[in-house]
Amino acid sequence: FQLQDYLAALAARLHSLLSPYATITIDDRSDDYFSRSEAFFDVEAYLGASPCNAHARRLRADLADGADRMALAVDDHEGVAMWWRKTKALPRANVITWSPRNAERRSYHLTFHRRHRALVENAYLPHVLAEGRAVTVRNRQRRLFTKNPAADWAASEDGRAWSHVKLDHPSTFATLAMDPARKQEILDDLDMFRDGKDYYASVGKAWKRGYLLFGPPGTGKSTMIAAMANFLDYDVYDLELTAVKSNIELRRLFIETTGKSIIVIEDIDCSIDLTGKRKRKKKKAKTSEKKKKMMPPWERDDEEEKKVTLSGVLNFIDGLWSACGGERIIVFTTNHKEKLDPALIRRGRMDVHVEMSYCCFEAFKVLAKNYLGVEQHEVFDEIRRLLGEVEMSPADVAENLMPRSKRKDVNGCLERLVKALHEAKLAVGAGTRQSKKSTTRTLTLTVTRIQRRRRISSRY
Ligand SMILES: Nc1ncnc2c1ncn2[C@@H]1O[C@H](COP(=O)(O)OP(=O)(O)OP(=O)(O)O)[C@@H](O)[C@H]1O
Ligand SMILES: [Mg+2]
Repeated sequence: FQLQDYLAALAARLHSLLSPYATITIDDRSDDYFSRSEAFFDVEAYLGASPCNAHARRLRADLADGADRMALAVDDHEGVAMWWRKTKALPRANVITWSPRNAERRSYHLTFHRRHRALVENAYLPHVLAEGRAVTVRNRQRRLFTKNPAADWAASEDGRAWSHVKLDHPSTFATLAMDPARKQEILDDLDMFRDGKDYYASVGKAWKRGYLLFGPPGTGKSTMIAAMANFLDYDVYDLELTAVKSNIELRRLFIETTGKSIIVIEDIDCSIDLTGKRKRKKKKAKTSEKKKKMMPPWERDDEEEKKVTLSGVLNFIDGLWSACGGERIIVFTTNHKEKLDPALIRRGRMDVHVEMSYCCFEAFKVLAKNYLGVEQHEVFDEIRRLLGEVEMSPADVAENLMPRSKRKDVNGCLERLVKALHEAKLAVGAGTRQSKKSTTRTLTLTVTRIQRRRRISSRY
């Protein structure tokens, strides 16, 4: 095979020496393997190529507007002929990859006469890339990605790990009810991130940011993610960890995300037993040893390795941070921040911690304005007092404010909210008399948490 390769290379060289034409090749992935080549997709967008003509062996480029203009700029009388060709190639036999589909290399080849070389390199190609990028941006529609079943990865057209639908969520920061000062901080942070390419490069940090949104149910965590996507105009990747079978799958999923996106892992504490895994491993070890001996050797591979583990998640967040191109935000949401492993949420991994909490008066005002269109009302003072005393989630407040008929009955809605707040207050009053016994539980929880932290700090 080596001889064959060598001969082929020699023939190509000879041909290129004799032929008056030159060819530029643009591959779909760069040599570092992890990043997809942006240039390839820019060219694809420019040519307007779709998967159905990918099989055409020779593709006469439609150089109508852009290229002609370029040619005219140089020579008024003579158009420059250029040919675009698309190829798919399998790798050489000695390259080992973990998915045969993934190894396929797609390329565009641009052939032109040598005497136009300077024109092509200095004017035409930059023009194609810039136009292609502009087309992509113009066509950009925010998308919501979900994971494909792993079995489909090899079977589908390009073996994609994600499939998408149009993201069309009406939530914005204007309609999000929360403390206005905190909201402004988050907006500034996102703004700084979006325009921070040069800053991140200058301080030597990967262009990524981690957000941890925590708080009780119905306080607007998922709503905020949609607002962030709308504000930044980013895609959203919804990563359901329980559906990911192994660390390898997880890595593949991260690699296949694109720039300008928000990667979301909701309810991180529920979706995976991140903290308990190591503990249980020891206990299980003995029984699984026995079990393994009974198994035929080809089935004996370690089951633990097949699962998503905390260190797997950490590696791939950090791997994602450094390995793929930039402009990604990763968001974790949880109802129980205290259950999370400190290693997972330390600064650097999760840079911004946002507490979404029960409805405060400021948040109520936003909701009242959105739902009823009122900014002032005589019961506002009573509501302010009640919200200070009872904990009600913005979702519940919003539900109470929702008009029950087409006729907007502002007074009725506000009264309903006041009534609900009074009832909640009564329920809390009845509850406190029983809550004494929970103190001991809190103590033991704290102790185990300290122990866990020690164990973790020795590990990371
Ligand atoms: N802060 C908020 N501002 C505006 N609307 C809110 C807010 N919080 C909740 N809502 C309303 O309540 C509904 C539920 O909120 P959301 O799904 O964002 O809660 P969550 O914090 O993600 O809850 P969970 O922890 O159960 O996932 C939303 O559809 C939204 O209409
Ligand atoms: Mg949610």
